[in-house]
Amino acid sequence: MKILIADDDPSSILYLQDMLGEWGYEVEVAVDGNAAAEILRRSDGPLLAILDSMMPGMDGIDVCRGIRQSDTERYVYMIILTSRVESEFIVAAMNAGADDFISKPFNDEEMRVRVRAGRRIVELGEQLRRRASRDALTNIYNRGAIIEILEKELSRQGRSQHAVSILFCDVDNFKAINDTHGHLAGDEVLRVLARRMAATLRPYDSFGRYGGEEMLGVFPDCGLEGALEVAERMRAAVAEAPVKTEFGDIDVTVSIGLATVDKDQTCKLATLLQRADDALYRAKANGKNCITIAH
Ligand SMILES: Nc1nc2c(ncn2[C@@H]2O[C@H](COP(=O)(O)OP(=O)(O)OP(=O)(O)O)[C@@H](O)[C@H]2O)c(=O)[nH]1
Repeated sequence: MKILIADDDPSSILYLQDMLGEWGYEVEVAVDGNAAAEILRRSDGPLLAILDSMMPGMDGIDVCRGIRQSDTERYVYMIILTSRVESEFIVAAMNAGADDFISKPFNDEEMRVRVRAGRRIVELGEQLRRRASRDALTNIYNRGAIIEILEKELSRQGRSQHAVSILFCDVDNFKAINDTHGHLAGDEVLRVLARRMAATLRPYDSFGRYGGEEMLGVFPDCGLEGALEVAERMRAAVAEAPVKTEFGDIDVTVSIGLATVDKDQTCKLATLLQRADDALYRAKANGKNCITIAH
């Protein structure tokens, strides 16, 4: 786990850095409050920070206030390091959004347990965040999360001019699978298909459950040709072997509709989804277990 140390005193930084390193933490350093705030706002920034209360520019309390007022999605746990122990100061720090404080000079063991307490909160927060974005049955993104990813990707696409492709995928004859083998077998089929298809993706692609037996893939920086390759890998990964369930082996296939926004085009989210859905409809009409491209 990564921890930010923000302090303008090099010897304090060095001391803390060594100690945290020994305890197994990765450390990032900021020498003033502005740099600290910038690092904490980064989407991959540390989620635990030890902030000196006195720093040039923004002090530790200003950093806490700034972070709590910003719309960062992740919870950052902030510990104020201070030589001021009067209640008014502590109240002001915690009112500004600090989670904890440690008085200077600090006791190493106290630092260790307070950092550990912070780590527990951060890990819980990350667990909650992850659960909120995952589909409980298949563990791929849920509908809200995959749509949010697509929205972000489309706005990035509009700004930076690269292609984006999406894929709608629907299990073929799924009602018959449920009717023949039971709903629990149908659930197992969905779980296995999601796993097989997700395993074929590139690291920066996203895949989520749009609803029922329909799944949505989002492929950034990916034109039609690339998307077709990914889609074919996904289709083949499903069809290559039956799904083994305790209710018997079940042959399954999927139909796929693809739609692309080229780099010199823009497309609204609803329109793009509709285009992929129309393509999927044609894939079903063409006999299923195939891929169709949107007009
Ligand atoms: N087991 C299980 N079934 C589900 C779930 N969500 C939706 N279904 C079922 O999926 C089936 C979808 O059936 P249809 O929309 O008729 O589609 P289909 O039989 O796959 O037919 P085609 O799409 O034309 O190939 C319905 O019977 C739903 O009850 C789920 O989470 N688990």
